[in-house]
Amino acid sequence: MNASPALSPPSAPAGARDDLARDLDAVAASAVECLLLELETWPKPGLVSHVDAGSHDDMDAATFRASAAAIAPYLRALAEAGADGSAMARLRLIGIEAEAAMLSATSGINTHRGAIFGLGLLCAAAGARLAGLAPPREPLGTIVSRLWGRDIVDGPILLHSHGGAARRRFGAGGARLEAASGFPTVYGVGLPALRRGIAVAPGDAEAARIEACFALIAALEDTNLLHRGGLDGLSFARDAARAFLDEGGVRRPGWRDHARSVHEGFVARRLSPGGSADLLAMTLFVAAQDRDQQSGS
Ligand SMILES: CC(C)(COP(=O)(O)OP(=O)(O)OC[C@H]1O[C@@H](n2cnc3c(N)ncnc32)[C@H](O)[C@@H]1O)[C@@H](O)C(=O)NCCC(=O)NCCS
Ligand SMILES: Nc1ncnc2c1ncn2[C@@H]1O[C@H](COP(=O)(O)OP(=O)(O)OP(=O)(O)O)[C@@H](O)[C@H]1O
Repeated sequence: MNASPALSPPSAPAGARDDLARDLDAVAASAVECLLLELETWPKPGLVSHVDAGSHDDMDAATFRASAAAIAPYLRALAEAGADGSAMARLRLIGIEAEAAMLSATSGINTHRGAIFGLGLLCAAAGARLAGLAPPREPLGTIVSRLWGRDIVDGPILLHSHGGAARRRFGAGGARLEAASGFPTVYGVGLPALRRGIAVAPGDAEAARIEACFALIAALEDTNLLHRGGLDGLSFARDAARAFLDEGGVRRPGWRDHARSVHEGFVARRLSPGGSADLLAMTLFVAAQDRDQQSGS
């Protein structure tokens, strides 16, 4: 294992502990920033943004901002738990507390359950890597899978979640399988699409986020879509996103009008690809964290 200069057991010099603490602060701040960037992206099909509430009538951008602020300390705690070498049982406890803080900040509305889970695990992986518990160049998703993948799969299942019901009915792996397998959709779909978007629309960061969002919707088996629209809803959503990409995505002049019409089609059917929204935030997070790590900053 590579020992990093940030390695900081209790006996480490105070300066090294302070450095690690600052780095963990930065990890959590970056995660929250990615949640807010996801929100500030429009038009995302059926999803809540700073412009409208998409297919939702119980939450809007203000609900999401309140939720992001409430869960920030827990993302920091997850980064620290990762740096401490914590097992999945400890991460799960912090995640459950974060869900409670989210529900209290939103009067009981589920704004960020999937995001707490996925981004929380990636924050823990970033903490582990900063503390030298993982090689400096190991991608965050691989760290999650290696350190906690088995326990994620074997862990207790929520019986009363909508996603759980969709999973049982349709056999979808959902957020747990995505995390346990190292976030293949983030690394294999979201990141390449984000990079493609940056290349074809330099200077328009929102366009790159839209390209990534549509690519994720086209690829993901999203339990939110299954819950609200069944297999037909999932197919409709994936086909519409695929058609947008096949016609050139954000490279095509007038792409915003096309994206807006896809958004309206989702709203008319009350479809909301919340899993893809979560993975968009995670794509932005790993793009920032894996880059920072590799440039040594
Ligand atoms: C595993 C969780 C997400 C269970 O939720 P649920 O049964 O509803 O799972 P499900 O996979 O269907 O969806 C949860 C959310 O993930 C997102 N999502 C949906 N589909 C997918 C997908 N294919 N891939 C990734 N995320 C998805 C959506 O936002 C959805 O609302 C989680 O709430 C949980 O177990 N929490 C306990 C705390 C914990 O273990 N935390 C770990 C450290 S943070
Ligand atoms: N911008 C966004 N808009 C909508 N959902 C999002 C957004 N960002 C993330 N999500 C994810 O979507 C999930 C919420 O979706 P949704 O409200 O459709 O599900 P639900 O609360 O289980 O059921 P219901 O269909 O009754 O509302 C959250 O877990 C959250 O992580």
